[in-house]
Amino acid sequence: MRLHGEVSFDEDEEEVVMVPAAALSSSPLNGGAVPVTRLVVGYALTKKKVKSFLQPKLLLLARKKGINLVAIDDTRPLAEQGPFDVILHKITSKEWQQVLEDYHEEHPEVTVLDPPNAINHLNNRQSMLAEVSDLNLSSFYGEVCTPRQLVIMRDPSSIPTAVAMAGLTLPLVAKPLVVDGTSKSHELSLAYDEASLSMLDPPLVLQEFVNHGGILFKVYIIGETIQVVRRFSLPDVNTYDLLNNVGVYRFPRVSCAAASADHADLDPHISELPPRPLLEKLGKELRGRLGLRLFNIDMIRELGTKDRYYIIDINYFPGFGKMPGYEHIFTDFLLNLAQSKYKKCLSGG
Ligand SMILES: Nc1ncnc2c1ncn2[C@@H]1O[C@H](COP(=O)(O)OP(=O)(O)OP(=O)(O)O)[C@@H](O)[C@H]1O
Ligand SMILES: O=P(O)(O)O[C@H]1[C@H](O)[C@@H](O)[C@H](OP(=O)(O)O)[C@@H](OP(=O)(O)O)[C@H]1O
Ligand SMILES: [Mg+2]
Ligand SMILES: [Mg+2]
Repeated sequence: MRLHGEVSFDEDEEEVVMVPAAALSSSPLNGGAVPVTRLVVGYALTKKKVKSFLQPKLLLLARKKGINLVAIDDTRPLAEQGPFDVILHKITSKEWQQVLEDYHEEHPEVTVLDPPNAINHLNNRQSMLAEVSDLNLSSFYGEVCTPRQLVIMRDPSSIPTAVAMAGLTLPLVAKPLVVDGTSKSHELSLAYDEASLSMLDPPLVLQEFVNHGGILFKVYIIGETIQVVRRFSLPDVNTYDLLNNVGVYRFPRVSCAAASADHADLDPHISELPPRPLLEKLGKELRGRLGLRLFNIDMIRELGTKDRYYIIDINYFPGFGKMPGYEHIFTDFLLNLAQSKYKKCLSGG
């Protein structure tokens, strides 16, 4: 790693001072002027993501903590930019992924958050949930599973038969198969009857709708930190709705910040957060299995159960800007990364 220094925190001021290794060996930390080294974090993000993530409060705190956030210019070779300690990115094009992989081969000392091949797993709604299916968390205060789902690649007219053969129960949520950061990939719909399934537009995933009291838990993972918030979600569907609704209903993005349900007056059976040990175990398992450090999980609790949870969506580098206190969590995460790399260097690892 480029950084040859120790990261130390001044808890009151939230300042960080990085002391080069040479200085550490000759002078005590508490005496004289301490040279300040910066942690350089390059970022390659869409304009939308820059706006939502790089908010002034994050930029300010990062500067205070000695973290230099630098925009990567995608019209220039990466090797001519930097040097970087960390690269943060959310660009899904194949070209960018190749650029990043080539760069990482040349510069293994740079931490790439996260590896493109691991991110690709989340860019498809079928592979995204595959790791969850094998989890066995029943001893951790709950059961975690995924709704039954079917992938349809083409030919809308074949959907009603395919659904009947797979034995899926209506209503079904239809979701575009590929998630690529475009608003189109978030255009979802709810199909109430079998006949109208042929109006859908493949490639898509058809997922059984699970009643959950209209509340969703968004579990944010930033390295080892886990934070959960409540959001309003789609309302339950009852037998009356099923009998009286036909067709396909497109629905807007319901899981946005405006729909935070953290301060709403809700039935405690519905609003109670999933148990902490379950979330800790889930976060740890998925971090390892997915090989990712920055993501969130959308979880719902089946209505009428105390501990049966469904994971319905996992997002890479989601809207962290909506997560309370994200500026502290994110900057600490970056500094911890630097510190563990430095320790590893010192121990010769
Ligand atoms: N199987 C399901 N059962 C019940 N509700 C669901 C189901 N799937 C999705 N929903 C509802 O639809 C919303 C959007 O679905 P999903 O999270 O899969 O879409 P997305 O576009 O990937 O969302 P995000 O903005 O979080 O990336 C969920 O937040 C939830 O409210
Ligand atoms: O934080 P939650 O509620 O999960 O929603 C996020 C989505 O899951 C992400 O996919 C969005 O990012 P992209 O638009 O870069 O895919 C992300 O966009 P944002 O970072 O611009 O807010 C969010 O909409
Ligand atoms: Mg979601
Ligand atoms: Mg999503």
